[in-house]
Amino acid sequence: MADPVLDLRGLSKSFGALKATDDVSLTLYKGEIHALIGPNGAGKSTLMGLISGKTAPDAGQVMLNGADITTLSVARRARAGLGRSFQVSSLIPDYSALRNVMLALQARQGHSYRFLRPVNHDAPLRDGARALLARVGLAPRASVEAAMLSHGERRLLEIAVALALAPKCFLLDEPMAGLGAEGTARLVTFLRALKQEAPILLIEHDMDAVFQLADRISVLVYGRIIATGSAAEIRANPQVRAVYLGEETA
Ligand SMILES: Nc1ncnc2c1ncn2[C@@H]1O[C@H](COP(=O)(O)OP(=O)(O)OP(=O)(O)O)[C@@H](O)[C@H]1O
Repeated sequence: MADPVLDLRGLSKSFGALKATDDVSLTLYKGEIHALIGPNGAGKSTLMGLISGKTAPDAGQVMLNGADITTLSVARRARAGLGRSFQVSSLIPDYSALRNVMLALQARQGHSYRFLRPVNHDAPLRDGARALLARVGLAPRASVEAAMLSHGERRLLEIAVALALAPKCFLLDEPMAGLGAEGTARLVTFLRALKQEAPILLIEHDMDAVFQLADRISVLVYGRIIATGSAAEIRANPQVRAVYLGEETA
């Protein structure tokens, strides 16, 4: 098997006596969606923070395409190829959808965000941004301010912004949150296509979406991964049923 794109090795993080992340190892391979599920407080957000660089681990490593990125800043990780979308929006609300994507493209090319008039006159940048908007299905909404887009459209725009940085993998933190049935269905279809471009580590509370999408699922409980497997394996795992799925249906 090829080497993993993202390789988490023995990550640990404590807050006082609480082990929020306890020796977590997890791999993400090319072409796959690996979902991370677990009850509230299991440590999903903490683990996401360790991967994205928001939080420094007490122990362990984050490897991206074989390179150790554990000590890189959030920005440098993004430039190294870690694509992210968060529960909290990273969009500039009073800029159009097109301009948000153009800025991201410019950041990739120019290594920093520059709020310049010439951006608007840069035809290749504009064409590139239009192509990305078309990919996520937002071409007709290119000139609409981010703040005026629907919640679902903003989620798609965030993915277009992440795509602009040509990531090696995606970390998606609850992308379905707040989407209705229709928005979720559209995003499920889109993520199935997106994983071919870059594999996705998906944290998601919507179990239907997880079981539809995930090639593999890892279950986190009290900071530890208690099982990793296919959707069928996870559904059938008695330990998972007891501590997690049982609780969900209770
Ligand atoms: N900065 C912090 N200081 C102290 N304790 C923290 C901190 N961040 C998280 N925790 C604790 O670590 C544990 C894991 O929290 P975390 O937010 O990572 O879980 P989660 O799985 O993301 O939960 P949820 O699904 O509710 O968002 C919780 O007990 C939480 O109270």
